[in-house]
Amino acid sequence: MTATVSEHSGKTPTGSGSAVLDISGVDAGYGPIRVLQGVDLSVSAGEIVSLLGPNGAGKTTTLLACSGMVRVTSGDIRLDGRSLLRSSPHAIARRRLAHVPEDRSLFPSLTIDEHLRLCARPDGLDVLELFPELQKRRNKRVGVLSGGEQQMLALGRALAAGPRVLLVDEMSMGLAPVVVERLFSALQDIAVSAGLAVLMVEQHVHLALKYAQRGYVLAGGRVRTHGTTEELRERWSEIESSYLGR
Ligand SMILES: Nc1ncnc2c1ncn2[C@@H]1O[C@H](COP(=O)(O)OP(=O)(O)OP(=O)(O)O)[C@@H](O)[C@H]1O
Repeated sequence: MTATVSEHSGKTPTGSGSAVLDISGVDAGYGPIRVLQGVDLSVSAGEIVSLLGPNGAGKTTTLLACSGMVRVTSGDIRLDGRSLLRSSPHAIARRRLAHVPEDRSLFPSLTIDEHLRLCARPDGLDVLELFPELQKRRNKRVGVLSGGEQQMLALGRALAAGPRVLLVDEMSMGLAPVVVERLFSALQDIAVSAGLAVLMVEQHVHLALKYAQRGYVLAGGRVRTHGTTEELRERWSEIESSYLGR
């Protein structure tokens, strides 16, 4: 089924295949603070989907709800048809959902090799083959690496665990354009070759629309509109003025 751009109707649009990650009617937040309200969203195998929206829209919260780090109070989040709710974050990671958070969550005093030993699975990706740039730095402590090398490691570490679903939060943050393009094209190749379902939050709209196949616009904790990136690009000035306050 091809998703169409529409005001959000409550039904879950999907990409070209059946959903690997399926978020339906999700309310979630922090203690008494309700952030997400009835969020519906899905990602299929081999597909990159962008979450767009203004500051405070609930994009990061959506990713955290998927990885079990924010409490879901209503609705469901399913991976390959099975609910992730009531599973701990590490049980969710074992179900092959990997999360690259905005702060990368690396250990500055550990080396690249030590990071990879902690998380690699036999059927995961070979990170040093994917990012040969890291090869000659493999015995360096992560604290001395450049921002780009750290982001390659953060992405590589998630891929080394052989995920079905990858959540990526603001991968381009603070990086040079050439490094950003390198990271996104690696991600695009892997999504297709490994049949990975990718949900990403990206503040740079041109990157989000360039590398994703579909996108959802979130504002005030609700999905306001969604569609293929071509459709969103065509409607972008209307979307900006309606939902992004620009
Ligand atoms: N730990 C927390 N406790 C309470 N409220 C929080 C917490 N983290 C985020 N929030 C609130 O939840 C709302 C959504 O935040 P979230 O980080 O998901 O937005 P976002 O769309 O990712 O924004 P940004 O682009 O600025 O990162 C905001 O109002 C934020 O202040």
